[in-house]
Amino acid sequence: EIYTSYEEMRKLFDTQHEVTRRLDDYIKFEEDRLRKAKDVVENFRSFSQISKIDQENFIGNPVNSFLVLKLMVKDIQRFVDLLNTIDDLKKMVSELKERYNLPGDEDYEGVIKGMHRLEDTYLLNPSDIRTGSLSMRHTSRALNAFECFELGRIAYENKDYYHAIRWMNESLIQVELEGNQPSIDKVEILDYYAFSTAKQGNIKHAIDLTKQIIELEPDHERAEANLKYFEKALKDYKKLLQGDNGDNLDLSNNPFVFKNPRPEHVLGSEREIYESLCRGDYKPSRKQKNLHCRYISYNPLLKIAPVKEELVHDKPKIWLYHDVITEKQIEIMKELATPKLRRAIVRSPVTGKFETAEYRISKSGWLTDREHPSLNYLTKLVKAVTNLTMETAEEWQIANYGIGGQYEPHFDFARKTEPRDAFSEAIGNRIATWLFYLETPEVGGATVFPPVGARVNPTKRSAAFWYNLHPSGDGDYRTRHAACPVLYGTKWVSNKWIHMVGQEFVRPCNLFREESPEKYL
Ligand SMILES: O=C(O)CCC(=O)C(=O)O
Ligand SMILES: [Fe+2]
Repeated sequence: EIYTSYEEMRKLFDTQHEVTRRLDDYIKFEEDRLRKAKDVVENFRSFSQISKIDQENFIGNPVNSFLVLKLMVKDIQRFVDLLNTIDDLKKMVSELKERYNLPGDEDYEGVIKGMHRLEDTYLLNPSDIRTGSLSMRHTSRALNAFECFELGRIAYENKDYYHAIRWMNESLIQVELEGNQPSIDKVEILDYYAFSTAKQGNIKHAIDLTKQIIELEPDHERAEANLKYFEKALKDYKKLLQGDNGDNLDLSNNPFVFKNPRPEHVLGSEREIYESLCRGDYKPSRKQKNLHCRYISYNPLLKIAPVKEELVHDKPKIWLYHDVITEKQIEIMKELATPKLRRAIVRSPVTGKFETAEYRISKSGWLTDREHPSLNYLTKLVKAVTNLTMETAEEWQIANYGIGGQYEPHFDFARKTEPRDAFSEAIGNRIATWLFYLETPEVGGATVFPPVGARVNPTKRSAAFWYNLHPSGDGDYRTRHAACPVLYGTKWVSNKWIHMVGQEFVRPCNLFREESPEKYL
């Protein structure tokens, strides 16, 4: 999803500015044509007025006969041509889409799903989003009923009735406030709302909503049939109640009691732990031991500037190194990873005018040490701190997360069940992960480890480090981790996956330093 990247989003805001200008230009172009079309009508009017003054003599003049035919044939054609602008409009829009690589329906859907994830993860209230009172610092305007409806409709289209209900409800509240100029037809909201609530088992609620539809639109095409269907379902349930001693009845499915469960949200599930870790309100049951902070300087490179090491989790060990990358090095990394801008002068197929267009030459988020001396230096630093070799792969992967941007729980190592080529034989499995934080997200964006309840707060200039494999080479399943969605601000990270091959030449006691995870197995 492109639009979870802050950088892409920033570009889109710039583009939106530009698109506004283009649409404005197009309106001027249309106004000009409309003015010409009005002139045609003016000609018609003045000709008919003159012809009425002395009709007989007027008609007898062959020039006037020519003129009336010219009006009726040529000028009418001109009138049609002037107003038949749909092709130009389509051309203008498709040119805009192409030139600026404008987002499409999938992107729109992606952003909405991102908002739903934020709601879930950070327990946001849809009504705070609707009224624009989510944040004091990052202001947004209130949403209208149509916008709330859209947030629900996309959920509905994806059979996510949980979010559909939440947003149709907001839309309904909002549409009442909009009086007699609503941004969407109330019946349409009720239609989606009734279906979604019925899907969640709220038959009584669905009946109430459907009755409202019938009241507003007595000949609505589906409402009557739906109402009958719901009423029958309710009657069946009542019958079941009477004939039952209570043993067989699933009361959690009572159609009279409103409920809106989140489908995938099972108590104690990874999802639940992940989300509560992201919020920072997860309490691991086990006490952490020997968590420490210290300066390390066991390598000549580190002698000059000892590194502040913090052990943030003990089993498995997760370290956080503070102030290990400079602002300058961060700027270089971001710069290297950001697509370059190119300018070109092109002619608009619609207006025929020459204009400057900007293109971005995209560059993947993968960088190698050869691209800049700073990257090479940072690789040396990682080697010095971890005592691991890095002959085989010197790639840095740089990622930029924007609003809702996240990385679902995953392992950094390849599992035995995965295809053999998950990691090339030449470099081996990913023994360890080094993760630089290049930006502090304002809210959200933590790195969390659901199996062990660990959480690392991303702080600019620091780096997290952990082993993904046991000394045996088997994957350590406790290292399953995720990047929490960013609620406010932006998150930049740069990671280096350290591979197996090459490590056998490192002294075994050095391989896992003095804190070999072996001790804890
Ligand atoms: O961004 C993060 O916090 C984690 C990133 C990550 O897990 C990865 O890139 O493998
Ligand atoms: Fe990862």
